[in-house]
Amino acid sequence: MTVIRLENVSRWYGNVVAVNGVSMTIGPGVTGLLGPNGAGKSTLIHMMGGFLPASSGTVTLDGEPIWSNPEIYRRLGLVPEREAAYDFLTGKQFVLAMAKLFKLPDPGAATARALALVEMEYAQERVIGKYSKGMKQRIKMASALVHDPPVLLLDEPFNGMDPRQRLHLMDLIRRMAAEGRTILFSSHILEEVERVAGHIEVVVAGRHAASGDFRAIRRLMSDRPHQFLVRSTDDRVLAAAIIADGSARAVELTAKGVRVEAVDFRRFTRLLPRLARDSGVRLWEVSPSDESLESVFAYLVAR
Ligand SMILES: Nc1ncnc2c1ncn2[C@@H]1O[C@H](COP(=O)(O)OP(=O)(O)OP(=O)(O)O)[C@@H](O)[C@H]1O
Repeated sequence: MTVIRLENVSRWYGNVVAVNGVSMTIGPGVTGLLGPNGAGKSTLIHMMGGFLPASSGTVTLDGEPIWSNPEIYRRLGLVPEREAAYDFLTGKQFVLAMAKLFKLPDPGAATARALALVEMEYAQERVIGKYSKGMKQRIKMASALVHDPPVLLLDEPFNGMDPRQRLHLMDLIRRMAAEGRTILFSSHILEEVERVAGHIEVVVAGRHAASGDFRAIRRLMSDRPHQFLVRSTDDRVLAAAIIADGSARAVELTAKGVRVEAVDFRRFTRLLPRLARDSGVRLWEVSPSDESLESVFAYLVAR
């Protein structure tokens, strides 16, 4: 079994703390690393891939330290977020170059196997500069898989892909995992993660915020208090009715309308029309005011 373990890992760049005391264990199957931009996902992936040392704490693969350990590098494949820079090479030349860098006994055979794995044989003689986003992603995967590592780390692999390319890549990731690999991919989109990952690790502002299967993470996100802005024919009367009912954690009368922080999202959305009717108030608008992903993540960290 191939397991990556992070124990109390921190990483800072000068005085920027990118990763702060993170502990997690990544086992076989697909794990999604979910978090908003700047959460520290790339930094974590680079530490797991042996590209970057931790400032403190330990990052190990099956108990062996990853940093500065060439034997371990042979067991890791990393697909970075940035686009392949070798646009003048054909797909095949690029993957073959990686096979030679790894000093594989039969680089030609390893290249053919990796190209077949990602279904890129048909385009292997074309230069990478002419590839679509999805094809570039797949050729990067082939180069990361050429030495047949049991671990594959993918940084934001779905970025910029159209829905068809996305489905194709999801399928490929599932297939790689079904072959017994340990796969971790990062994303800032919950829907993307929940469709492929059996397990999700959430990071926010450098900290580990939550982990579990997608149902657990979904529940955490929809159970959080929700904020609404309600506009009506008489905000003052409506605010009084909501306060009297006791189903809101906070009610504030503002120039824009009544700002309500509901404890139970579903109950509140059912209750509000009845409260309005009973108090003779007509609702004009009910809009969620904190639906940004950042606010959802902020809630998870503050729990
Ligand atoms: N080389 C660097 N020098 C200084 N600060 C850095 C460096 N790399 C990352 N950071 C900072 O560390 C924090 C985490 O960045 P990181 O790229 O790991 O996050 P991320 O979750 O991958 O975000 P994104 O999805 O935007 O790439 C950010 O505040 C970022 O500005």
